[in-house]
Amino acid sequence: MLTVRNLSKVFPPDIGVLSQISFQVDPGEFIAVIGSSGSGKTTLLRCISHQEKWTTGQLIYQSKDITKPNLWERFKLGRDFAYLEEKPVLNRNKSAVKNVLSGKIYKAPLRILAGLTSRDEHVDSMDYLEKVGLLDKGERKVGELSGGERQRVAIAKALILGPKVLVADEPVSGLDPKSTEYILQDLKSLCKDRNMSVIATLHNVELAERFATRIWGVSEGRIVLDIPARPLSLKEKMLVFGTI
Ligand SMILES: Nc1ncnc2c1ncn2[C@@H]1O[C@H](COP(=O)(O)OP(=O)(O)OP(=O)(O)O)[C@@H](O)[C@H]1O
Repeated sequence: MLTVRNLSKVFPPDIGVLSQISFQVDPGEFIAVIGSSGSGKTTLLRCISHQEKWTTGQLIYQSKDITKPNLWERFKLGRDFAYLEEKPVLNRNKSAVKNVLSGKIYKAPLRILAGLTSRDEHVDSMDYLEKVGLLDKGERKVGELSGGERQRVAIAKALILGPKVLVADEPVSGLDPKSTEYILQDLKSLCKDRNMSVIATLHNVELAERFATRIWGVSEGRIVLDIPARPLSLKEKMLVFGTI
């Protein structure tokens, strides 16, 4: 579904962060990206989700080369790829349901911006909150929710457009074990039930081994390990982290 060839990223003036990265992602995969701090994981995710311009590389999506997307392709990429940043921006003074609905900006931009939302859309938004186990908190202001609950609101917001690929940077950072399990289980089910692909950085290797279907190990701006998820050997951990 998604093929990337020789992706490199150099920040000005001459900071090479990613080098010659190539991979293919199939529908329904849950890819956990692991690696030391500063190895390039966030930059890789930002490039995959088009938050960051590529220095070089070729992008093939649904059998079409869209390395240089035209306006329509850009729109499609914005709709099909959802990016969940480490600290998602939510409006703390608005309800969870309104925050989720604001994710629909690509579908009905003028109406959402004007705050005109139909009853159907409200129900739709509640459906997504239900998917992440927050149906009972839909009308609560986001500022009154816990960190884990806010993260789940952000996931529901990312899902409302029906993305084909969800790119998530540290979706469980700073969360307690129960919320962590809940969110990762959620993402795993979305891959399985909706054939969505998830690419997520995880600091905890054990979580990557347990929840993902595939693991990428990033070191010094390269994918040095690409395997079906399973417990990593000491040698593999050394390859990714240098020392452990
Ligand atoms: N906009 C930028 N300009 C210059 N250098 C950058 C920029 N963004 C990232 N870098 C550099 O790229 C390298 C990789 O950063 P990145 O955030 O991708 O690493 P990471 O693996 O996600 O780290 P962490 O696990 O600590 O979040 C770092 O050395 C960082 O300083």
